[in-house]
Amino acid sequence: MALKYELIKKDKYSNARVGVIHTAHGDIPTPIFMPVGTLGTVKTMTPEDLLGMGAKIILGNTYHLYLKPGMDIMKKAGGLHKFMNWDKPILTDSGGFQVFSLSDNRKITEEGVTFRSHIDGSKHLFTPEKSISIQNDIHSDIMMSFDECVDARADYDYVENSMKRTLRWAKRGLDYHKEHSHPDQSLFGIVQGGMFKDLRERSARETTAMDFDGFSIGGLSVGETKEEMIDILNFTTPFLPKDKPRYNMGVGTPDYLFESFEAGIDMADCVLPTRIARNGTALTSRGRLVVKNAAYKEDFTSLDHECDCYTCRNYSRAYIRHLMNVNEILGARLLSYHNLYFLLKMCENIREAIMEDRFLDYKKEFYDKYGY
Ligand SMILES: CNc1nc2c(CCc3ccc(C(F)(F)F)cc3)c3[nH]c(N)nc(=O)c3cc2[nH]1
Ligand SMILES: [Zn+2]
Repeated sequence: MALKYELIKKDKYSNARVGVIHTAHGDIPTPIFMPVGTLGTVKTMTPEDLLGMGAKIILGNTYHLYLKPGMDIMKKAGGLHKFMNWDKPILTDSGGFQVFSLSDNRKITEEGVTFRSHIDGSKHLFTPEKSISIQNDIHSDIMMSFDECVDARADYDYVENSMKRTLRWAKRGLDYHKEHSHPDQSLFGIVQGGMFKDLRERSARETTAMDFDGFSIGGLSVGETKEEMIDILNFTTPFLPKDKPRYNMGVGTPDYLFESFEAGIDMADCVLPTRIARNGTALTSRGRLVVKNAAYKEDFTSLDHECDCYTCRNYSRAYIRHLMNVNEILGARLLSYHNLYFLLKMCENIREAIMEDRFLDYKKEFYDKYGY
């Protein structure tokens, strides 16, 4: 069956809420952070690592997997779960966002988006139907509607026309989904509308009028200011039905996660923790720590003195700094593990705080220590 969202408890003093998303590949406690597994792997992490750190769902990348290894191999493998040996939920994006952030000379028409592969320059066309079909082949548990994510600085006319086309694409994708998807697969609609509240309201009302299994807020974390993100987030979220999951796409840093969950968002994703790990930066309860700094040359304490993860229980800042300085892959792996664990643990603490009506207290305590 398609997913079922179960609301457990709303925080007394904010819109933050605890719930469970029941899927064919297992239950997802919310609020939850979802590690990004672009190329069929959360970089440097095995599925056992992901289970050990408390990951409940990971993201797969439709655009990338379509180009490599391609859907022929994906189908022969029996889908992404089998291919990558991850038997818990997988959420996939619809590919449009990745086409715009990665490929060359893409062109938008009513039919869809034509683009050239960033790998070999070959020509391709993504349509709403094609996007669902690829997500079907991946065996995605939670699929995204094919949309256009507009730049934060796009003008009103462009955003209005794009938003209306995204609604037409959403309808086409939903019709194709009802006809072709496996009953265990779910589909989310995506609300667009840029930085314009009237367009956000129209997009939200018309998207939620369609019977999607959940709803994403798109078009954020694309260069707007933090104030704009929070303003659009808090304006848009109330239009989303309370009895279905809400996903704020591309979020984020700890503060963006707190702001999203405070607004009533249930799900968030971001490449941040693994990306900054590969650059030698750790997220800690006292803020970011650039472990490559000379200051840590003889610091034999753990990355985060309050963290009980595998990395923090077994390795020192000095050792991880050394690994990064000699470009040893283990450095990126130990930092990735810790950064993902840090955000997943933060979400677990947030869920506990909501259960005790002290979400805002926990947010303040976290912000004060982190240095926000
Ligand atoms: C970083 N900011 C941001 N990311 C955004 C994303 C991508 C989310 C995503 C999903 C899957 C992966 C994968 F690597 F795991 F595959 C990686 C990233 C958006 N996606 C869609 N469809 N509409 C949007 O309007 C939108 C806005 C977004 N702002
Ligand atoms: Zn740690």
